[in-house]
Amino acid sequence: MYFDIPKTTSYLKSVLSWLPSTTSSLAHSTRVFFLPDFVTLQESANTASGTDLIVGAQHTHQDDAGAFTGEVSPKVLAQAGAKILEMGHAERRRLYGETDKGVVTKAVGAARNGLTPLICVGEISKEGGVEKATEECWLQVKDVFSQLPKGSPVILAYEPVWAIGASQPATPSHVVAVTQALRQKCAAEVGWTGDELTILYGGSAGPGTFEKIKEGVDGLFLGRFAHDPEAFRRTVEEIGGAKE
Ligand SMILES: O=C[C@H](O)COP(=O)(O)O
Repeated sequence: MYFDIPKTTSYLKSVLSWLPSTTSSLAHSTRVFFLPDFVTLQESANTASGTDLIVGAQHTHQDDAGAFTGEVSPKVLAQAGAKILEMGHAERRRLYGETDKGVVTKAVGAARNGLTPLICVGEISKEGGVEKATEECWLQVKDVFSQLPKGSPVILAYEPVWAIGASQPATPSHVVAVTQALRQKCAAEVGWTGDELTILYGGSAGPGTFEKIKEGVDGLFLGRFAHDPEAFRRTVEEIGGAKE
């Protein structure tokens, strides 16, 4: 909720001005997505239509329709042009009571409408190290997999709660260890591997972050440090790498 309507419009315009030349200069095929608020979602999706920018939503209800005043359904979000639905963000868990169970039903709602769930997981406290962090994250997401059709695409955004809104990201060694352990659990315990599973890191990520953690993650989930479109461009370039 950092952006208002004019800011979303101007941000999108800036991103779309560099995106085609940036993506064609990258060594690795790189997917770039943008999750605006509900009010600007449809216009953003229309503006981004025919470009490489994927648009999605920051939140969803689990059902397609019903007596849920104030909520927005995954069906409507799909009709508005969303391709990705975020769920389980630390702020929604802390401030609005979102639960692991709720995340399961939302992920199912997303998949039912042909959308990719982007599931945020992350340990609350810095204490406890890699093992405790991995366990906490796994408990937040493991039940999703048994409810989704086998092979549905899933994006996990590993965001240690203590690293969100901070001055710098979690240490590279911590991020790599936790994300590698999560990837291993996804493969060994529920059989989600390869292109079906994307793992991102979020939490004060920005230019310079990806290079240090790329052994564990496929990309980044950016907040404040991508609010400047130029910083976003630099980060996308780092993730995709320059062609030889
Ligand atoms: O939704 C974005 C993440 O929570 C990260 O936010 P941040 O990069 O501003 O810490």
